[in-house]
Amino acid sequence: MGVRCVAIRACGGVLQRALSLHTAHATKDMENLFQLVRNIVPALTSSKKHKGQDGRIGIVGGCQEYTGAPYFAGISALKVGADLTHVFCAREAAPVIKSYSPELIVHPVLDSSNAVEEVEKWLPRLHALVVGPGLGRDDLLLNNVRGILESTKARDIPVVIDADGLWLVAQQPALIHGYHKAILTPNHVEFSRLWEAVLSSPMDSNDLRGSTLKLSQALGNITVVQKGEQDLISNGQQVLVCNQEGSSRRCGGQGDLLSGSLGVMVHWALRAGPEKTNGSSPLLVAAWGACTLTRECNRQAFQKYGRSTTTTDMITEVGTAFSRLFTT
Ligand SMILES: NC(=O)C1=CN([C@@H]2O[C@H](COP(=O)(O)OP(=O)(O)OC[C@H]3O[C@@H](n4cnc5c(N)ncnc54)[C@H](OP(=O)(O)O)[C@@H]3O)[C@@H](O)[C@H]2O)[C@@H](O)CC1
Ligand SMILES: Nc1ncnc2c1ncn2[C@@H]1O[C@H](COP(=O)(O)OP(=O)(O)OP(=O)(O)O)[C@@H](O)[C@H]1O
Ligand SMILES: [Mg+2]
Repeated sequence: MGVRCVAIRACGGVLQRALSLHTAHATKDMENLFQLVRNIVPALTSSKKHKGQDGRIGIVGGCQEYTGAPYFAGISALKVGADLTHVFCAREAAPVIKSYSPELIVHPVLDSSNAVEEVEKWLPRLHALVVGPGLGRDDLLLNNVRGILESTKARDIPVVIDADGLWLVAQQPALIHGYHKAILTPNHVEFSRLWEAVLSSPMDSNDLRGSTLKLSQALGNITVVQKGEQDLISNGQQVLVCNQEGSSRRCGGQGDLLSGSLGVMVHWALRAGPEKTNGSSPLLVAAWGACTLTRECNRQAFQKYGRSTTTTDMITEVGTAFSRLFTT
């Protein structure tokens, strides 16, 4: 049984009944989704686990201007439950990122002439790649990332593309078209940019669900997560909605928390296999889980810190938010 997004088609006197039916369906779908995410989370009960098994995640990003974003993505992946995180960044960003945390493994290779080969050395050991947080838009870096993406696809490794990685995809959609293990996580501006690049027309902002579905289809049914007041997640066949309560605090970096979390969850979902996701797309389940978690971190942090909430405060909440949502 797959999870659906229920559409309402009703008018006049039947509207009320249809709405309660819709609410009942929506609640059931939501319960199903929570259960599917719980199904993919690896148990921590076995004593036979070895380091790396629950996730070796690569983050491709970090340049002179942006060092926070790859840090947020990398540390979020670890806090969600990955065992190791490798950050591949530009040379001058590396000491800065290392200084934020001893837990990240940092490779200062992204602006070198052999960047692709340097990352390729690690690719066979990585379970998923998150491409874009704090990458910037320098042509040299983007060209290297193009090569890294080609190599990632050739090895069938799942890839989450965010931020400036989406800028690159908007320049060259063929790079990712039809790659069934790709998930794009655009914010509102990034979504519009992708839409215009791929569909060559202005998007209909009155139908965000339909737009998410269409963009996914136009990109060869890859998974698209349009972030916003509600997160809309589609693989071109169905649309899931995540409207977990968050807050009005919109500090920068929340998208990085989401993309890092998703890097781990996509690995877990693919490893769990279709039985655990009950026939639903593992990528959709992972994306819904990561969106729900990010919004819950935002809600919990906001309850404590209100206006002064920052992404660091949200990351502190990952453990309790995760337990509250996904630990039975
Ligand atoms: N601490 C760090 O290191 C962080 C680094 N980061 C890194 O920064 C890089 C650039 O990423 P980015 O998201 O700032 O992209 P970009 O296309 O320049 O858009 C900026 C402009 O778009 C607009 N806008 C945005 N959202 C909107 C919305 N929902 N609805 C409407 N408008 C919206 C808004 O425009 P304004 O309101 O100012 O006119 C905004 O100023 C990338 O590498 C990323 O990873 C971040 O991860 C944060 C933490
Ligand atoms: N209006 C909103 N109301 C509630 N939650 C929101 C809203 N807009 C975004 N979010 C949530 O914030 C998280 C990050 O989305 P956002 O649009 O801020 O990403 P972003 O712009 O890429 O962030 P970043 O600053 O990291 O680049 C998502 O989980 C999304 O659900
Ligand atoms: Mg972003």
